[in-house]
Amino acid sequence: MARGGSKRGNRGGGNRHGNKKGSKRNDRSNAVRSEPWSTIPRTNDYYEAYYSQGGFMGYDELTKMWEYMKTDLPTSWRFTGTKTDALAVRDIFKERYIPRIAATEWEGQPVQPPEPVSAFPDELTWHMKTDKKVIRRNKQFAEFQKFLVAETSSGNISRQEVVSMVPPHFLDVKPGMVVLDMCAAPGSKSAQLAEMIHGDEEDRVQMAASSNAHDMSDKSGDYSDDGRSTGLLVANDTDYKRAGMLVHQVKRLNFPNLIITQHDAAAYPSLEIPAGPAGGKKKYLKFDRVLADVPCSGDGTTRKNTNVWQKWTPKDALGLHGLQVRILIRGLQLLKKGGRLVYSTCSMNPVENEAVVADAIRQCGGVSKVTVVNCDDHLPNLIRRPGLKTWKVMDMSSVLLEDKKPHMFTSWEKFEEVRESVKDENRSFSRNMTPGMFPPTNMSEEERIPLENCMRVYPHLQDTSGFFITVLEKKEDIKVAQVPSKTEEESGLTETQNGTSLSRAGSKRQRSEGADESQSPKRVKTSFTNGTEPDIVATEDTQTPVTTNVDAKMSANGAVKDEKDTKEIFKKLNRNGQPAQTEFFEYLAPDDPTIKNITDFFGISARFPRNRFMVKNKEGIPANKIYYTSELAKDILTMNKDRGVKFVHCGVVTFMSHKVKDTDNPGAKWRLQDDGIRILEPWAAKRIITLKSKATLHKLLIEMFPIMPKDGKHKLDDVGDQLAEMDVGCCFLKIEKSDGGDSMPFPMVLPVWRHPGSINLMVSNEDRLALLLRFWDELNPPIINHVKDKQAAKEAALAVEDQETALAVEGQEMVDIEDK
Ligand SMILES: C[S@@+](CC[C@H](N)C(=O)[O-])C[C@H]1O[C@@H](n2cnc3c(N)ncnc32)[C@H](O)[C@@H]1O
Repeated sequence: MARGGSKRGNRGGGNRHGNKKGSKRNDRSNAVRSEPWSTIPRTNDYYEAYYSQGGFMGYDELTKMWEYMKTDLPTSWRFTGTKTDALAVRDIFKERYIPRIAATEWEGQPVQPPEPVSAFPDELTWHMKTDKKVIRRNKQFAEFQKFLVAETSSGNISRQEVVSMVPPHFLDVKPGMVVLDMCAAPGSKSAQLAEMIHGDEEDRVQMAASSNAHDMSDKSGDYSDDGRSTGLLVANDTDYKRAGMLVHQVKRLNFPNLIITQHDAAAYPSLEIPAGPAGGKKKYLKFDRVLADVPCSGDGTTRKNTNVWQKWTPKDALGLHGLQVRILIRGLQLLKKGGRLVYSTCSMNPVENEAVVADAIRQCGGVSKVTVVNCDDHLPNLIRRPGLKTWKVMDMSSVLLEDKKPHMFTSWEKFEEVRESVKDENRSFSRNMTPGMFPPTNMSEEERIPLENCMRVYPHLQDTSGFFITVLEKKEDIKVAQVPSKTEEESGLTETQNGTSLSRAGSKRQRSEGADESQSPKRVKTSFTNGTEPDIVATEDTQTPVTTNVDAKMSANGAVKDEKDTKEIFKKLNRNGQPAQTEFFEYLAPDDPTIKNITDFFGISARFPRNRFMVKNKEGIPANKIYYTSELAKDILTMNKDRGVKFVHCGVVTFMSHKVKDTDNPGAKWRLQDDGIRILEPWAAKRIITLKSKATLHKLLIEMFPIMPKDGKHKLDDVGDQLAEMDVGCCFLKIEKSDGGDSMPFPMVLPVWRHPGSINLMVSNEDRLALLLRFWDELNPPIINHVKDKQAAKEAALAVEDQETALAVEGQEMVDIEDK
């Protein structure tokens, strides 16, 4: 046991504030030095003392770590989307911006251009270490920043911390897999997982669609739905606002195999699925892969959230441990036998990491049921350290001095020491400690949990944040011995003001506020009932196994006991005391007349499923948007919507109603949406326009409503010739990949509207500008709007009897930005 007094020195050693010129970090390159961005003092006695007390790393390495901790984090991002698109956008970035930035100087020194992060394959992840001041003031960086912003909103680039990209890589997700992301907001890892489930689906679908019969299509498991991925991502977060951020983040991927829910992950509901052709007993979904990127104290994010320096206290980790264990156990229950779960935190504290892993494995029945996978062969370029086998647990103690503030910290090696110390009535520390926070002891060689297989990424190893990652494999169905919350409650821990135990207060705080790499951890407000003698001797109870098989059930306090109980639990989980609200949705019948009209108009193959279209308004059709989902997503939504499962998002918009008077064809009154156009296009036989010339695309981008007179004299090359033959309505504009000087690096498909006297590419202004920047290096080019001048446009519209255009002029613009 180690004890320390109040104001301790800087145990981490090294540079206290990290902003002295000439630090080691600044010597690493000849490029412009990075000055700290924030003026917050980068020091905290307790924080530095805890990690300096031995067990983490040697003195020299620790000194290096603190040095890095006190500097700003490099900006990082990854190229996303399907691989071909991502590689093409990456190449444009490399060829255009790297040489320009490399050729510039700042105050007589060369500017350091962005570099690929070697831990990840294919140069898809990059970081930029240059000082933010230089980035803000340098013209070449400014141009590059615009590219970054434009491609981020187009979904080709994702701004994400390097270490945050690691966990999905270790999940080893394949396209046909069913994956649960338990604590998913704001959604950067969900986006990675969605991309993995998608795989090379677009190529597979093209192949399947171009073959003439079902039996020619790809039937290999993962893509057995006519080339479409059969996988599914269920992304969940308990926090309403953060679930909204999650929707925003993943929506731009236009992924029909995605469901977003809002539940407490520790009591995540079992989702009912079809029983199979033979019928019989109810079936519940088990996941091939689970990501538990749990709420944590977040001290690994210190370089980004400099507030950690001011706010770090050992209580944060202690308050979160119980919730983290409960989430991990629930994740393991929901995992298929043989499946993989990745547990991760952006904290370096073993109480939130190795202790959680060990405690959960122990409660699940030991390493014969769940084991820690050795991942040495995976991502070999990612520098990491093995998990800890021993550690100390630190607590702040309130020696009740006059100001009633904590003045001491104490580090414990064994839970038994805690038991002795709490007899000291003048101290209020340790009331929230449980045996599971300590290193496992008394285990035989067979029982030993290989915690060394856990992975620790420290800031100094590759200039990142700190992170903890563990890969678990479920070898057998599990029985949970006991849940930690029960241990705490049974042990008679003192209570907070609102009557819940301290660890519950911690979990409540996380439920309402969240804590992740993008958020600074906040203190848990606790109020101890001083004078109450806590009884922490709960070890025996903790060891007593509860004999129910909880693989599909859970014996937690307030958690899932039985499938029938789920409704009650959902009610309990709703923070306002209101019954859980789910987003309304209704699937349309396969023979719905509107679907028939639309699919006939676009010549959609009979092989494209008609039973997966849904609306989100209670009146059904007339709806103004029609969504599409995958088959499994449909089954889950329909079978669980009356069970109280809180679905907050699902479906990709494929059709949008469009008021148009120039046609009597009911199918023409629906337009294709950029969101869902790629899902439909391979199956369409009508209204397809092929674009081969990049110059024509440029014209369509810089001109809105170019004239297409009835006499056929247009200036739109072969695209104009093809559109001239079309009736009023929406069309698929297929842009082909081409090589050579004026090349198009990847194929695209966009919606284009044929008016009686003009045409218009139906993309948002944002996407229009992003495409012009990506392919022509044009920053803010003037966009000609042929209907801008109201009067002239009205006349033009009348002249060509284009009622639609005239209406658009009244509203200034036809592009429906709101839907983007
Ligand atoms: C570390 S962040 C997750 C970051 C996310 N995986 C990503 O990559 O963007 C933890 C998240 O857990 C959520 N959370 C907190 N308590 C939770 C609970 N009991 N169940 C589910 N989510 C919870 C928080 O709202 C927060 O968004």
